[in-house]
Amino acid sequence: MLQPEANHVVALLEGRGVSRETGIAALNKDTGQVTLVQVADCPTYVKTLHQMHLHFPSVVLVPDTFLSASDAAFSTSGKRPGSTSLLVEYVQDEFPNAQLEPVGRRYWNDNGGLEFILQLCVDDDERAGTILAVQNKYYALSAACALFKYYEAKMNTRFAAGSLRIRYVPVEGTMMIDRDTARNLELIGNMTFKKSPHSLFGVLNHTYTAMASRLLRVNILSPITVQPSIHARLDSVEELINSEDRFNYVRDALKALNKMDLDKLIISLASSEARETSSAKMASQRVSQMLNLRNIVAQIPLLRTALQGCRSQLLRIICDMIADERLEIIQQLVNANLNEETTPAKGGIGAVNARVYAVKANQNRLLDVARETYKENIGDIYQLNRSLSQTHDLPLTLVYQDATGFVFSLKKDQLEGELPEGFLNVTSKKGKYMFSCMELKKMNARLKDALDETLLLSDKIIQDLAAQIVHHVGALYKASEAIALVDMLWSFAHTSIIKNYIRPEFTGTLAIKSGRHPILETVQAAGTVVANDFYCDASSSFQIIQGPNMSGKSTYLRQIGLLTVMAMCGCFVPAEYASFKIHDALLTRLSNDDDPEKSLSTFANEMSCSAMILGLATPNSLVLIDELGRGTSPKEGVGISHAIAEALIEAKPYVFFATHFPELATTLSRRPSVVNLHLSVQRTRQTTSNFGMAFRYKILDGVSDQNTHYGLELARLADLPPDVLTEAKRVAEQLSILKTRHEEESESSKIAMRRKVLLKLRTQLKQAHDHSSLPDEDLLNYLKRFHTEIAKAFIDL
Ligand SMILES: Nc1ncnc2c1ncn2[C@@H]1O[C@H](COP(=O)(O)OP(=O)(O)OP(=O)(O)O)[C@@H](O)[C@H]1O
Repeated sequence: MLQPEANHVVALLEGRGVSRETGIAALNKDTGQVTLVQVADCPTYVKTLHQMHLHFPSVVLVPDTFLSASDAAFSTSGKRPGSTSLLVEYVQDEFPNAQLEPVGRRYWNDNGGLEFILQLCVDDDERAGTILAVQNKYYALSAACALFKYYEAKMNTRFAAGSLRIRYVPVEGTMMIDRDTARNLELIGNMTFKKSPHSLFGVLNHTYTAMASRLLRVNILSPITVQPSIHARLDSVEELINSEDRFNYVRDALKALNKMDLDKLIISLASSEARETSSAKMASQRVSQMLNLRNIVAQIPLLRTALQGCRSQLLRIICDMIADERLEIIQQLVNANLNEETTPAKGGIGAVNARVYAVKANQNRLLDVARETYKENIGDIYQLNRSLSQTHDLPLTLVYQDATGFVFSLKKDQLEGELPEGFLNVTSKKGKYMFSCMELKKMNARLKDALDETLLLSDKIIQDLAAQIVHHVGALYKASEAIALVDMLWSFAHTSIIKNYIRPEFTGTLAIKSGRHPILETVQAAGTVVANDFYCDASSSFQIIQGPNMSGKSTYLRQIGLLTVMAMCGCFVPAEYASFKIHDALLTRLSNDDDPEKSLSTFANEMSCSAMILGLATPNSLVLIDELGRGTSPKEGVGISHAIAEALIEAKPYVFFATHFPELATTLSRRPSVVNLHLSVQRTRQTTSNFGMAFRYKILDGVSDQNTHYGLELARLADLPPDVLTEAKRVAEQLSILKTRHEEESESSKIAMRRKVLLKLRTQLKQAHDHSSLPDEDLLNYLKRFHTEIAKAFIDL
């Protein structure tokens, strides 16, 4: 999976009791967002690691007592520190590039954490909620205390009061997806090609702003589980899809904010570290940032207008969030100090001039004088260019380079012979010569002095302006959140339109008609992806999927996971109809590594992964298991797979279980909630490439034709002697016949079938009661039809 940028400092505290509670305080260094989490975890710490993946760390702070004494001074020694905590060891394995920093145990203090939060949390609508939620979270508060102490002591940074967006994230509000699942489902990155855009993120990401692309990533890795919130998002996406004008207005408003990162700008305003030290380079950065901020604030009204009069509640809330009157105050403050004409330019002398003339004239006399000097220096350089052009009869032009200042430029075909004497540092680039001369170098040095002076003098005014803006930083954070959300929703709408997605429902039953794999659809030629149906409810919660190699089992499984993630993010899905259940966790064992040499480690992995799944699965989880028990002998493989399947059937999550072991279909089919499915394959005339089989990739009910011995088909290709093949076929067929007869005659199998019918009856009635929106008459007809169907099933048995 593509590694996200490691841009968080994460403080991590673990309770030493049986309950395994962990607290996390994570600060995004780029955006200033602080996230607090407290989790009751299982022995593998999978939930804590999941949270850390969402806040990918460059630095991990742990109590010094978690590290063995001999390694107390490890951070300078560069060697991996020894740890007394299992969690710290897991973190080291999972994030080998993150720097582990010990923080004195006394700084992990819940009261201290709360004080920091009260002081630093921005005064916005969510402040009260955050404080209320975090008040009794000992571990999260203690981690927050360590985090801010570390910033003060080690990073020498103090944040302005009320300047940070601090949020407590309840883990119950999101679906748990562990790292391997995210990788195997290609949620964020492509497994084969790192740079490939073929991932769910790649499919859905048409966002314009950096904030929205971050929000999308977090949502895909931890989709929301609060049904009203998902519905609110779906309503908004639907409105954008149905109203072409609205869709276009919002797109135009977002386009104006293309590649902007409001969060980054806010944190650079709010952090005082930068303000204490001033260099021309930093001054230059701050001036550019202020110009960018002005640009964003100036564009917000466009987005507000685009959203005015929306019907869906969420879009109306977003519109209100960016209608905050403090944004106008910020705009007035900026306009009072910055030149209206200067716009940030991309590079070259245009960008330098934008910074030099960013601040309005007559604010500081010294600044005005410094600007005059700068202007004169520029004039001198252009004069030198003209005179040298005349002297040497060459059409010299000037190019500004950030590192060196001005250089001369001349197209190669405009020079006959050598460059005249006196020109230095000749380089050639894109058909042009670039060079300088002593006089130009001296002038560049003078220009740089004048430039630095203007920037430092401007910086004073910019910093005063920033200090005033920080008072209203809550409005900026709110606007940033709102822009990110509408940008993400617009991106969902855009993808849904171009890819013909439909709005999903949430009924508690997983029912998908003609669902398509969203990534395969992007990779494969149009029209080649076979759509499939899914149906899973309490009466069919355990689904066994069989089929030969390459028949599409893994794709089918992955598709369920991907569509569920999309729907729970509030996005439309590729299908003709789709209904989902809200899941608390997506737990998978999906293999991508079929290397037999690794079979032992594969098997060990399989077992620890299965233990993790069994430990976490609840009736609300979604479990996808592909090819369990491959790394051991067939007998053991069947035994282990059966036992794990039994445990999962008891735990009652929705399970899709792809297997090569046909025995499982028999051993498990007595359980009422077990359903057998298979991927269809058709015999064809054999060629060198098709092994005599044509894959249909279509899911069908029941086990596959027992008399189709695909292994034998393959063996025939391996040139086994004909009599061996004939005997193998005879034995295999005989065994199949015996097995079928035994199953049909068995009384217990009849009881099992009756149980299945009863469970189906109960589930369908409950479903109709809870979710039917049919008018009374239609519902009555449906129930009559259903009654006949069930009665017939009983007679047949
Ligand atoms: N629904 C589909 N539509 C079109 N092509 C598909 C579909 N499902 C699978 N395929 C194609 O078949 C290939 C093999 O599919 P997949 O890996 O899912 O098979 P499998 O049964 O899991 O194989 P194995 O048992 O060897 O792991 C995929 O790479 C894809 O190109």
